[in-house]
Amino acid sequence: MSRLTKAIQSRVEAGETAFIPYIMAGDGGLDALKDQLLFLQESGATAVELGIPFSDPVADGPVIQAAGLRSLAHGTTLRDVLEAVKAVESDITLPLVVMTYFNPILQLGLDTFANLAKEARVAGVIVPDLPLEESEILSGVLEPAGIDLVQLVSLTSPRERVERIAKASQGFVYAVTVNGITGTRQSLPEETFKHLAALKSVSPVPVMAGFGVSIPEHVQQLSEVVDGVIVGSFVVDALHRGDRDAILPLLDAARSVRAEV
Ligand SMILES: O=P(O)(O)OC[C@@H](O)[C@@H](O)c1c[nH]c2ccccc12
Repeated sequence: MSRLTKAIQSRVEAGETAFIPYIMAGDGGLDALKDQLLFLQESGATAVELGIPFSDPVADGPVIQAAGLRSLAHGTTLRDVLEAVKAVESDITLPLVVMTYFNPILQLGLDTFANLAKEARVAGVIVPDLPLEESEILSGVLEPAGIDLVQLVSLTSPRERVERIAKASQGFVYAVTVNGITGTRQSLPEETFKHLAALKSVSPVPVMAGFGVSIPEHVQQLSEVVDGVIVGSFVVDALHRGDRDAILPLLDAARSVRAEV
């Protein structure tokens, strides 16, 4: 079983909800990365989604976009991030999932990317602009390196497509809970829960729900239908404001006992 799947399942088996914070690598400079990862590890995160800044981030909402611009202003590249991860890897037991658009991977070169990611002990990769139908070009180099290619699924896709994506996804499947861009939200649409339950019932890998998760109540509600949550904008904002303890109530909600799914 993959490291990612194992990390998520062990939380679920312990009666918890898996919790994956997203951070933008290089926001605050890559020198801050080790400290950020250690904080999340010590706070009980299940894994970390590590964003790579990109000049044309089509799916990113304003908070993630601003973080990407700050990171780019530090000159952060995909190669720098992988090298920085390799340098701290021995202190980090959390599985890391690199989230990047496809273009930076192409610029670096597919094989170089896979090799550097392997050396950095990256557990998984998410590429939001690489649809399932085109993903073989990347999975072909990641699979030999033992790295999961996590697929994103939009809940409003036809049922048959949702099922196909879940079956192709490795590590976990990323359920996008709302149409549109990333960002914090007050409440989640009611039909989201029905869609999530349907996805959960056909998915061979754990289901992680992301987009708009920003209060403990969201975590509790989602934990009734899926294996865990991904939280981006709220975490990025808290780290940027220097108020990282603001994340702790969300982590606490994930750790408190949940209903069986
Ligand atoms: O910020 P939110 O609404 O909490 O959603 C997570 C999201 O930011 C993170 O997973 C992400 C960042 N960039 C993306 C691009 C596509 C899909 C997902 C993402």
